[in-house]
Amino acid sequence: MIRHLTRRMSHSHINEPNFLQMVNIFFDKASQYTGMRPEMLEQIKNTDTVLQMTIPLARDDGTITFHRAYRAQHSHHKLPCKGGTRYSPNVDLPEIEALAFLMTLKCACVNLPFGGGKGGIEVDAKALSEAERERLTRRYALELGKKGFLSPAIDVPGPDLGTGEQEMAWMMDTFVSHHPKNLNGIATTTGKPIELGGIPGRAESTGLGVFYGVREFLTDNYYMEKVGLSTGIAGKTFIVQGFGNVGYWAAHFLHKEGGKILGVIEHNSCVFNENGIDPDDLKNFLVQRKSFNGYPKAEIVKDQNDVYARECDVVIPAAIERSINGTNAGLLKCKVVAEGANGPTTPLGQEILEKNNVLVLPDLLMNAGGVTVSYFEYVKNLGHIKPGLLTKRWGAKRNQNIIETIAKLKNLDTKEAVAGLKRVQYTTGASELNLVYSGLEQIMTEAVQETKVTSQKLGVNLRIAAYVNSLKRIQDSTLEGTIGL
Ligand SMILES: NC(=O)C1=CN([C@@H]2O[C@H](COP(=O)(O)OP(=O)(O)OC[C@H]3O[C@@H](n4cnc5c(N)ncnc54)[C@H](OP(=O)(O)O)[C@@H]3O)[C@@H](O)[C@H]2O)C=CC1
Ligand SMILES: O=C(O)CCC(=O)C(=O)O
Repeated sequence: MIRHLTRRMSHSHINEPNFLQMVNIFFDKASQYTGMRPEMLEQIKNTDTVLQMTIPLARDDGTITFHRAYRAQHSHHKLPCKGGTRYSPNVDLPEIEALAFLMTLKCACVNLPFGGGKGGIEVDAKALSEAERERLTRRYALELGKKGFLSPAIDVPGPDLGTGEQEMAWMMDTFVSHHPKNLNGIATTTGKPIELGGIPGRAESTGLGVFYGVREFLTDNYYMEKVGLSTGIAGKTFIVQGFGNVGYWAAHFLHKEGGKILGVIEHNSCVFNENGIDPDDLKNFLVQRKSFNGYPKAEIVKDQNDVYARECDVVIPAAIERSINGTNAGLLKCKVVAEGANGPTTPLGQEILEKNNVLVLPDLLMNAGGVTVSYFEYVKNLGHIKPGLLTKRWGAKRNQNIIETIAKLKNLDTKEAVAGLKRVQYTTGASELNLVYSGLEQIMTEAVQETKVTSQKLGVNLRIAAYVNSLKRIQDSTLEGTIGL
């Protein structure tokens, strides 16, 4: 028996440009500020290569379902192409192309040496058993590999909405099984479990990157004056849409720094508490109960728009594209929208927000933390060595010597010279996680700074500024001869 799929509610009912058209609209606007030749812009804009196929899945009950599956390699100006893998009933080719295009721009925005790619399968992964998910994922990886869309040199998938470490491990293992002589086979996916070549910090990296990005704006006098907020994260209030990988981790780090999470919007229920919600407590509840219904420490709200319309300082859309659009942007009472998701604000949504003096922090900058730590994992896999292994003990000894010298000079005991936790940290050397966080913070803060400079210099919003910086960087690394100019 063959079964067909039903699509879940998305924002497809909105009468606005689709996701791919949205990215093209922003691209065309930004293009005007680049001074680049039209041929170069055309070369960058178009998707290089796409794969679409239908893959069968043998279900546990003996039936077979068929799933449309895709991978788009938007740009080969740098290789490999890099980008996530989306499992959702709403996946289609234009969506995957839009996401791949954003990956090209995102990698350039934060200066990572990748072209953009993205893949996905039209499937409700939550309705599958683990064995079914494994069969589907391995078949997908096999087909990608056969067709040149999976390899450490050409195309390296990571996780995205609906996928995580387990899928990345299955895909890598499938590739390695078919290419046992490829020394770098383990680098064919990122976001893997640590024991299988992953890197500490990838799980939380996108949310942590959102945190670093938000911090760089909330602590900047110029931007806070513009929107009428005081500087700092402590005491600022947040509403988060989507409480998966990105939304939860962003909330976790903001809460840890003294931010107040007032509301969380999920697609089957929402919660709100004006005194703040502990994101870890809420996450535990969600994991156990699969919905916020019955959560005792906050008001349960049925309608997403009811939560969007509440007062807060920052809204973080971290679910799907086109969430903030012409129908609801006018409801938002926040001062800042920080985009954790890809493409959460439509051009009309952005126009309305800007009219209401809301500062929009764009996706390609704010959510670049995930692919940044994927880059660290990729480099670790190619190097076949843990980051910092060679210098860890040397660094620890050097710090110990410095502490002992200071103690001697000041006539102190080493314990008094540098107290407690700090001394332990200095004298054990940097862990892999320390290095990942440090590298991520560096890359995020530098990219934010570059985007601010371009925005102020050109008098354009931050999204256009981020696009302009990306386009110029892509131009710089595109050999003119390769496109016949
Ligand atoms: N994971 C990553 O490293 C990166 C992800 N992103 C982007 O961030 C966004 C979220 O990805 P990620 O956190 O990984 O995905 P997850 O699948 O981990 O989480 C998404 C969450 O959003 C919920 N959701 C889905 N649709 C809606 C909706 N219409 N309204 C409210 N909530 C909804 C999902 O609920 P349910 O599970 O019930 O469907 C889920 O809880 C995507 O746009 C993704 O492309 C960007 C950069 C990197
Ligand atoms: O780490 C990766 O390659 C996935 C990143 C991604 O899909 C994204 O940034 O949207």
